[in-house]
Amino acid sequence: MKLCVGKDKGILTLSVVLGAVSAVAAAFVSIILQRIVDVAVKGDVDGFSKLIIGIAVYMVALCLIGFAEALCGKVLLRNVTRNLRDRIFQGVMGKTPEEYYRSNSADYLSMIVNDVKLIEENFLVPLLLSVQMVALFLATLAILCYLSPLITVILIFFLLLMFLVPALLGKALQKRQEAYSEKLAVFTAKAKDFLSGYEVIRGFSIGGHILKKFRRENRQTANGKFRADRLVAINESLADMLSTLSIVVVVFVAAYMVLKGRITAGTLLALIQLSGTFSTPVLVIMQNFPKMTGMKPILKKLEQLCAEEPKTGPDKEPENEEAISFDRGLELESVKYGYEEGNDVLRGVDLQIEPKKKYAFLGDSGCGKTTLTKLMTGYSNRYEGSIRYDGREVREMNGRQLSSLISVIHQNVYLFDTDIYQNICLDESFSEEELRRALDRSGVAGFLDQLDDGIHTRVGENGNRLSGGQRQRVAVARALIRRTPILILDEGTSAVDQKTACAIERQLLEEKDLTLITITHHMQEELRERYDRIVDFSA
Ligand SMILES: Nc1ncnc2c1ncn2[C@@H]1O[C@H](COP(=O)(O)OP(=O)(O)OP(=O)(O)O)[C@@H](O)[C@H]1O
Repeated sequence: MKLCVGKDKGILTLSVVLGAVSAVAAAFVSIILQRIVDVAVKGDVDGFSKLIIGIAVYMVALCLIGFAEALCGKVLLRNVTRNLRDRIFQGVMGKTPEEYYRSNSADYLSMIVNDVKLIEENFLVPLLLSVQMVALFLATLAILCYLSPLITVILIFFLLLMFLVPALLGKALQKRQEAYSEKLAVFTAKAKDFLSGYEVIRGFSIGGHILKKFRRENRQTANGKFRADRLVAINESLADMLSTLSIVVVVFVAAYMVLKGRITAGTLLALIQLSGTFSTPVLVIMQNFPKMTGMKPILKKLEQLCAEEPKTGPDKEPENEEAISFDRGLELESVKYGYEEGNDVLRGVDLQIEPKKKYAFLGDSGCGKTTLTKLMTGYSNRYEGSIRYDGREVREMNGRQLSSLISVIHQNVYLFDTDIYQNICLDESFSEEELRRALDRSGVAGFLDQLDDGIHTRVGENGNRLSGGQRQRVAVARALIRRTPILILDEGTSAVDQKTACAIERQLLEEKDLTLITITHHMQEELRERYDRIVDFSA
């Protein structure tokens, strides 16, 4: 609950109050019906015309309250879903890289899209409705007690029967809702995986095979929802049956009371109308209560994510904190690390990286070169040994401090679906000169003329409108413009032709003030001697 309406208590209170007022006003219609029939039976024409004016005023008031209540509810839903999505996104971005990569990105996507939608439909809307129904129920109960205590007792008896049903089904429904949410996350992950693998699917003509897999996942997900819906259907039909039965009994008893002259015809009509609105709120609460309790596991999961103290991100990292220097260098001492416990990828690495020198990391595939550079950039705090920049341990530094020291150009470049300029600057401001320098040195300047909109050309989803080499040059420009003292090139020119790769690498090696670490499988012979040190990790 706190997760949903933390900041919106005011609007929640207003929605609840307006909902209650509108429900009480709606219950009052039974008294109006009673008066109309009794005045008509008595043949009181004067009283009849007065009633018409009263009814007109009542209808206008009912309409205005109903509108205000509906509007408030919509504002509440907009605010809550918006804040919830913000908080989930912030929670995900606040994870350390190690934690972030433990889950599939589609799981996060599913939380932001599917779980928030489930919370809106199965928790917030039912919650508002239930509050309104409680008010309607209490108002109806009060009028019923006033008109006929006997009918009230009969209705309460049916009410207790109606409460038994959701109490019996609630736990089972909760389990099925949870299973459905998990299935939905898996389905989203699979669908994302298939769509991202479009090129592979097409290239290897495995469309039929993938379609089968998709259908299987889709069927299982739809069945998961159906299993939960089946219980909802049982719940709803039992409740409907009890509600109808209660009205039949009430009409029967009330008609008998009219026969005996204990109540008027107007009261009979009011009682029939009230017995409908007496069971309706209970019915609605019964249908919605299991939905709300079924959301508990999802709310708990999101609460945990949102409650976690962000470990990185803008809230954690003040803008004006002390910058970390890189004058003495980077020292790695007995660094040990494994992604899984008991399975070390790095087993005691000692290394000294001096400022402004150029290093090449070589070694067999899978020997841990990338893992070592990931630790240098704050991927995990679980490493043993020490990694120190000018004597300052990496695990004591935050993301902003680290990214002011070090940039990485990865083998798999990620470009946002915006233009080249924004992919290079990433919302930071740089001078014309800084931009020009980065464009020239990365080689981006060389292909901008071929594009219709130059630097403002949109790159498409993950840069698919650019060639692999162009994407990599944009990534090089993105790293160079920041002028961090250290640059890691992790197979960062593997998508460009040998001549261009060589040119980019040579350019970087010529940057006198730059400390360069290149991870490569194919050391260009002509560049080998330009490196100050070749570190071979296979040894
Ligand atoms: N996120 C991860 N979770 C679990 N294991 C991982 C993860 N990333 C890498 N590994 C494993 O760690 C080992 C070292 O991987 P790493 O990427 O550091 O090697 P590398 O030397 O850079 O290889 P390459 O030259 O092929 O890029 C590999 O066995 C790999 O399977």
